[in-house]
Amino acid sequence: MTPDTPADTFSFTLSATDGAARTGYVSTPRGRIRTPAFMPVGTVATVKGLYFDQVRAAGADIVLGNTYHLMLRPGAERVAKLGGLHTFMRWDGPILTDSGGFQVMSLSSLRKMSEQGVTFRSHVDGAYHEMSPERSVEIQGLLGADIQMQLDECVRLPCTDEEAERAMRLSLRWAERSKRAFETQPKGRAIFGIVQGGAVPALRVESARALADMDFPGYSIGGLAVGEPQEVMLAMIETVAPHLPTNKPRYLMGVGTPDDLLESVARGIDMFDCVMPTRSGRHALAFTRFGRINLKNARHAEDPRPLDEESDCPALRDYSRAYLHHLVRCEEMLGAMLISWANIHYYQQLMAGARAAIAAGRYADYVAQTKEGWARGDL
Ligand SMILES: CNc1nc2c(CC[C@H]3O[C@@H](OC)[C@@H]4OC(C)(C)O[C@@H]43)c3nc(N)[nH]c(=O)c3cc2[nH]1
Repeated sequence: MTPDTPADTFSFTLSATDGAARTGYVSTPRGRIRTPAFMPVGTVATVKGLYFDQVRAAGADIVLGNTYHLMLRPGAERVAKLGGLHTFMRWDGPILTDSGGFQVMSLSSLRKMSEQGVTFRSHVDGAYHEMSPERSVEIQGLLGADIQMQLDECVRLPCTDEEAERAMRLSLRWAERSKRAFETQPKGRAIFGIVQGGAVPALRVESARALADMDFPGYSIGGLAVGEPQEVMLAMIETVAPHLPTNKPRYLMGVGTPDDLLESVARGIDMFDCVMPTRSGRHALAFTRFGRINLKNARHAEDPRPLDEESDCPALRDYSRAYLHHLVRCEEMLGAMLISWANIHYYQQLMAGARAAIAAGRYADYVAQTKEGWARGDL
């Protein structure tokens, strides 16, 4: 809890802008989130391969929990009985949870969609579950999430305009129901509306305007990072951003690569989540100031240099590429742990640099210099 955050409020403060890029902070009862922010994904109550003190030390102000996975195992009621997600996983900062709709569509089998909600079978034990806007909010409340998501329907791209329109309108009706169900939750928590509409600009604008009229405390842009090219994703952000209130945070769901983050910040995005840093860490791929380094590659076998000797992160500064390559070759878990740690730190440092650059009015230079570093590679 930072001293000047009142006990029970959620708010967003814009400190500076540079073109469409913004920097500021979200205040929650559990502390502030400096924006632009990258939120490490803690799908089943863990940021895979890291201790939470490493996550905090890397600069993360907030982590994500995953409603779909946690409701199946260990169960939302059980997490509540154990004191909620913060106590369960020993993370005392803000937690954001997704509503679970996306995973239901992508992970579960035998699902049936209706106006009421989605019934589906668990991919864990085959049990039947019903996920409605009301139940999703109830689960996120049981988990104790500080920032919650409405239940929505995310269509895969490419899809027909009719399919995008149907899912967008359903998501708007579910936005109303989610927001109403959320009113019983303790003060200081927030629920975000999620903009849908596929890759159809008119649908995206209609969704954004309708959600803005509902006066949510924050807004997610959903339905992207689902297989579309980066230029389609960026075009949709440019379409949507002008129709969202400037004094509320914007969260681009499931994004992305370092390049995606820089380009999306330039278009007005404040918050990101992606499994990329830890998933790549488990696949020997390191993100650094010099671009991507695949530690499976034999060229590292005798390289005594660390990934980045100027970093203040031990995983980037203290271990030779030869050692990381060795761990990866031997499929030692420490390999995945160190590269995941390095990647989480790199993503945090990328956002910290963005915040400083926007505040100094030199974001375009920051992007250009960062990309030059990636292109130069690790000579
Ligand atoms: C990867 N691309 C991507 N992810 C998306 C998500 C979040 C999906 C969740 O599943 C995991 O990502 C695979 C993450 O675990 C947390 C972080 C808990 O949440 C993430 C979305 N969620 C909702 N509700 N609606 C969307 O339109 C949507 C679109 C996305 N595009």
